[in-house]
Amino acid sequence: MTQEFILETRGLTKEFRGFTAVDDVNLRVREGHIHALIGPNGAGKTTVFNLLTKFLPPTRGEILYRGKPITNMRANEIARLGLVRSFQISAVFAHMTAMENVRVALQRRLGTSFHFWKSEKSLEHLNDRAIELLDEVGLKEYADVLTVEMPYGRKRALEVATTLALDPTVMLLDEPTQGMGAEDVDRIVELIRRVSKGRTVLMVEHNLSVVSRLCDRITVLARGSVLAEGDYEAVSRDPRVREAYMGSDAETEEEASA
Ligand SMILES: Nc1ncnc2c1ncn2[C@@H]1O[C@H](COP(=O)(O)OP(=O)(O)OP(=O)(O)O)[C@@H](O)[C@H]1O
Repeated sequence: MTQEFILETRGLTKEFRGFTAVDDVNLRVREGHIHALIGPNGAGKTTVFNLLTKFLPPTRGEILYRGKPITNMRANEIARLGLVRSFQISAVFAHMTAMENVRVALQRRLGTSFHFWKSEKSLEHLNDRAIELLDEVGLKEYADVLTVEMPYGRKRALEVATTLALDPTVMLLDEPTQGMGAEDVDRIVELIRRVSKGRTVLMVEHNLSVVSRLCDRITVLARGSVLAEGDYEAVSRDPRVREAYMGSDAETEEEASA
């Protein structure tokens, strides 16, 4: 084991009443990479994410962060280590403005035991940081807009800003382009590319065109097991991967590159 893998699983297994949803998965995510977890419907991708972020306890196996076991840590401890899941954990509040949502996320990071942000000066500091984060995701002009009134793609960008507020080392992105039109997809791809600088990203993504454009490494899951791993070119050429995708409603490689 070397430190170059920031996140690793060994023999990770999850059974649901005798049904093995995740079966002996050895995942190795290299520091600084954008790593995709792909696979047909029901392959176990979401379950792996739920295991990594402690929404579910594993039946067997180990999870390591920078070489140290984190299998028995709680969700908040994992987040404090810098392993932060976007889109589900950092859901935004519909009736707050974009700015207020980012501020809440920043305050959450400071923790309720710290009250220094209540001083005038630190409030200003929070505002400055919130504006910076909104700017980073291209939402500066939405600062005072209620989240409920923002277009869908912009809401997802706001979720990225609230995730960045937690200062993640590893960002886990759960289908970041789901339900988006082409224009929003392009914007989110650029956004992920930008915010991944100096960070590691692990993402579940169905859109293979997004995966091919963004990801350094891809792990393909099928029926709970790792079917293949490599860069996009290697994985998309693999006959086992092609077969696994046939008959599923996921995009084929041809569709993705069309
Ligand atoms: N809580 C649960 N209880 C029982 N079975 C479950 C549970 N969660 C997931 N499963 C089953 O485990 C398998 C893997 O599901 P999972 O949602 O992880 O797949 P996925 O790859 O994320 O699929 P999709 O691409 O459709 O989101 C599926 O057969 C699913 O029905």
